[in-house]
Amino acid sequence: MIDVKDLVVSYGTATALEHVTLTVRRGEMVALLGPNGAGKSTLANTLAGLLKPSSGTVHADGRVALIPEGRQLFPDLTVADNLALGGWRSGQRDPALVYDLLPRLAELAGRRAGVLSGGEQQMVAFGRAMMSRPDVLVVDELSLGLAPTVTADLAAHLAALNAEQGLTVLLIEQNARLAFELCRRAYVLESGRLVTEGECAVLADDPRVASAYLGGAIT
Ligand SMILES: Nc1ncnc2c1ncn2[C@@H]1O[C@H](COP(=O)(O)OP(=O)(O)OP(=O)(O)O)[C@@H](O)[C@H]1O
Repeated sequence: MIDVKDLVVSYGTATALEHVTLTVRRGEMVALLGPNGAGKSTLANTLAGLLKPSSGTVHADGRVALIPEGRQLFPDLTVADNLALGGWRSGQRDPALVYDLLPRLAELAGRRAGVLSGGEQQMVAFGRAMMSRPDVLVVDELSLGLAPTVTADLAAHLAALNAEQGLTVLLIEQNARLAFELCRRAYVLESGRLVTEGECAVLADDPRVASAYLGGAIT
């Protein structure tokens, strides 16, 4: 479903991704971990078609939606208008499917997105992505700046969409604990290169991964 082969992406003379190869199969939810500056958002933006590879290939089957790092809402538009923009390419006009999923957004529909809390804004970004009726969802840091309960709530929605509707998900996270709870497989990116990959249960026992991402061995 997502097939990235030998991908190199550069900003001018600075190379952000060096020969990255990864796959996410249809219906899988796979995590991508990495520290600040590793190249995670660069990969997300390349999958979403916002950046062009310098070399290598990026392929995704069907429609790809991105929940971008930092939400990237239109702050002066209402929640309803932000959602409508998400449906622009898919032709999805009725936000009912999003309001069913995230009822709080129906209550917030007339509010300006810029005045919402971080958690509410992330819900709008989530809802906007779902308005595009994606086959593949790339989530760039679901938990960024959110309270644990808000993160857990959104994570539960993501898990349900994956399990019940077969939504394919690439979950980019710095919160490895969350990523390992949600995903069976993960890749670890550092300084633009994939340094390890495998089953989350195995990675959690890897001392390097545990000390870098889990604050010590997972218990
Ligand atoms: N527009 C840009 N122009 C030049 N360099 C950039 C640009 N965007 C990102 N970079 C550089 O590319 C590298 C990868 O950045 P990227 O944002 O993809 O990392 P990240 O893993 O998402 O980091 P974070 O977790 O901090 O968001 C970094 O060295 C960054 O400084």
